[in-house]
Amino acid sequence: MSGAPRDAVLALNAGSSSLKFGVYERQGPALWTGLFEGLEPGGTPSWHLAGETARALLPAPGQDGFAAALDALLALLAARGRRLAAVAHRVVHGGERCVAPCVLDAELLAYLHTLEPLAPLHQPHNLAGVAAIHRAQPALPQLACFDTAFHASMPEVERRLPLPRDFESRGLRRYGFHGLSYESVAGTLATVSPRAGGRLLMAHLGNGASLCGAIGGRSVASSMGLSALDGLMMGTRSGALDPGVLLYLWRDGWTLEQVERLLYKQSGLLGVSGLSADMRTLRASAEPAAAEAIALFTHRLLREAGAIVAVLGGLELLAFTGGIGEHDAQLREDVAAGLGFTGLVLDPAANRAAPPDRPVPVHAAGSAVEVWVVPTDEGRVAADAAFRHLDAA
Ligand SMILES: Nc1ncnc2c1ncn2[C@@H]1O[C@H](COP(=O)(O)OP(=O)(O)O)[C@@H](O)[C@H]1O
Ligand SMILES: CC(=O)OP(=O)(O)O
Ligand SMILES: [Mg+2]
Repeated sequence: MSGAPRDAVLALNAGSSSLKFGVYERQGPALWTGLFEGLEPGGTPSWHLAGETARALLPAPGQDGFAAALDALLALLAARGRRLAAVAHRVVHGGERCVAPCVLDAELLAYLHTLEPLAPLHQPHNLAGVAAIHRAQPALPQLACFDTAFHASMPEVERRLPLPRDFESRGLRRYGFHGLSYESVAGTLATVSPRAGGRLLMAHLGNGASLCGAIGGRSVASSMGLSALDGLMMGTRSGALDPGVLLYLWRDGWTLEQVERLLYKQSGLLGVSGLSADMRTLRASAEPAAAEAIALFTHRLLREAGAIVAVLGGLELLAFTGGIGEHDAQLREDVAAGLGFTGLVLDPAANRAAPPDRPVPVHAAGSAVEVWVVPTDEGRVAADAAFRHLDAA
């Protein structure tokens, strides 16, 4: 390799035990994407990476998993003639203050730590990723890109909780999440459909799942609220729940930790099926409970979709994304059938044949509503923010 190394940005999505990453140049899809798993103390690290040098990247047993993963990535980049210019982190909660990507410094980090109770399953791990990078490469610029930021455009009535007013000053408001994904999908749609500026319903259906209503490419409604628990039924999260259930459990002697575990880790597809949080496993199962879990997932998705269509005042384009949204043709068919009252008609053959790597329309000719399957790229959105920052600096 000759010449100066080319700048690259590392986009990170740090979870409790895993580190999802993408390495991006200024244009185009990720050069490499991958996933380190088992990084928790005492865990068994494993990794998945597109590319032939993957074997060299395995952190040695006993090494700090995050640091080892980072070392390995830096080595890979250098070997391929790229210089890491910045790291862009997905941080789920930006609170009231962070409504655009922000450069991470000690003061911002301190603020973001105060939001941990609002996203206990995500925020501490996102910030641990920041600390790990800082330990390994203190001079490397780091940016935080917030899941909540895309929803800062939601009107007041969508953001307010129907609680006494003074709760609002404590940050108890609806924020919405999956904003990097919605920004990615809305951006892609704007390049392929003139309808993208109209009344748009986006469904991010992965392990976490939510809906976003947008007009003019800006969020006006989210099924997620204060926390990433609200709205849709998810892989292991309940989604919206009658608050009376919580009162019942507390009266029955459940502790805070037990209730938190129940709502975040033991409910949703996993809890209802008793089998798995993974949609593929449930689709392949002959157990009646698997079919019941999928039926409930679909039903609750339709209910929330209907609510957002009402808030939008109609529907011009429906987009599916996330692991389930991009791959589960049956789910798309069932949701489309349920939304038939909007004039939406699916093209079943196009829906079944939708490829996983590019945006495709799957509605029938004459459908009143366009339906698209759109691969999301949250890392690209974060990396773009980092390149903009580098250019401005
Ligand atoms: N071919 C498929 N059919 C149905 N569901 C799928 C398929 N591929 C992946 N999924 C589902 O996608 C979900 C994970 O989505 P993903 O967006 O990758 O999650 P994460 O939130 O971890 O980023 C899992 O429930 C998985 O079963
Ligand atoms: C906010 C959220 O639910 O994120 P994820 O889908 O990554 O769990
Ligand atoms: Mg996700």
